[in-house]
Amino acid sequence: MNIPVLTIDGPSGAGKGTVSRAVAKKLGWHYLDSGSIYRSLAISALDKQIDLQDIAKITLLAEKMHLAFECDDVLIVSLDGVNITHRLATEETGAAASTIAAYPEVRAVLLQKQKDFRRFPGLVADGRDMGTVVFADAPYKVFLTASALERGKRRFKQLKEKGIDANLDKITHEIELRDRRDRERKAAPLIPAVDAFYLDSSDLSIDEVINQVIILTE
Ligand SMILES: Nc1ncnc2c1ncn2[C@@H]1O[C@H](COP(=O)(O)OP(=O)(O)O)[C@@H](O)[C@H]1O
Ligand SMILES: Nc1ccn([C@@H]2O[C@H](COP(=O)(O)OP(=O)(O)O)[C@@H](O)[C@H]2O)c(=O)n1
Repeated sequence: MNIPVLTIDGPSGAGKGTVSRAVAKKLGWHYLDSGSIYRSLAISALDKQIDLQDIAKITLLAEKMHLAFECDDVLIVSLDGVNITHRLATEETGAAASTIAAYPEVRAVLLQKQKDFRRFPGLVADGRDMGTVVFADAPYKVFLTASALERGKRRFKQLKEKGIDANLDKITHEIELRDRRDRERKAAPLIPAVDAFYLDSSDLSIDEVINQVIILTE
């Protein structure tokens, strides 16, 4: 397939979404926020009071759920016809997403849904396994990270700005737990692709990161 893909993987709060959206806009490419697919499935399971350990039921839910994305400056996500955008960002949703994302059966169902985002003229894909699994053949790959403390501070500020109640120590602890689960799982763990450009954004501004990523695609 000749449609180019730029993958941006990394831990929570590294800046993947912010950088991916900006780079996609600059390049005029499509954007896939793969985490929002796992988050939407988690919301659906929580709403239906399905036990998050019940792999068969969660897998069936993944098969049946209908997601629609609209992306301009912000991403709007509808789940089975209902706008759930305002519910995606919470750490409760992130933690539930990370629990169900560990199931290979669930990942298998969601694989094609993600591949379908690869459309002309190109795609920027953000997640954990974009460069290692879903778009392993991508010509451009970035592993974006930052120190846990910096990522905690960023997420804390972001949640506050969205009017979501947050506590810095709790948020930092929760994202560390989630990252550990994402790194240690057997199915598509969070690891840099061997051919990824490793970028630590702890001491970089958003614009500096965007510029470094854009250069890769030139
Ligand atoms: N290099 C950076 N310096 C400072 N803040 C950043 C940087 N990159 C991202 N941010 C901020 O950190 C928060 C988390 O970024 P986000 O893109 O949602 O991360 P991720 O998608 O990796 O979880 C956002 O509020 C974003 O504006
Ligand atoms: N490609 C992906 C994307 C997300 N995920 C899971 O979904 C969770 C939420 O992803 P996200 O990208 O929305 O999370 P943040 O980086 O925004 O905190 C992650 O903690 C992963 O467990 C995944 O397993 N694979």
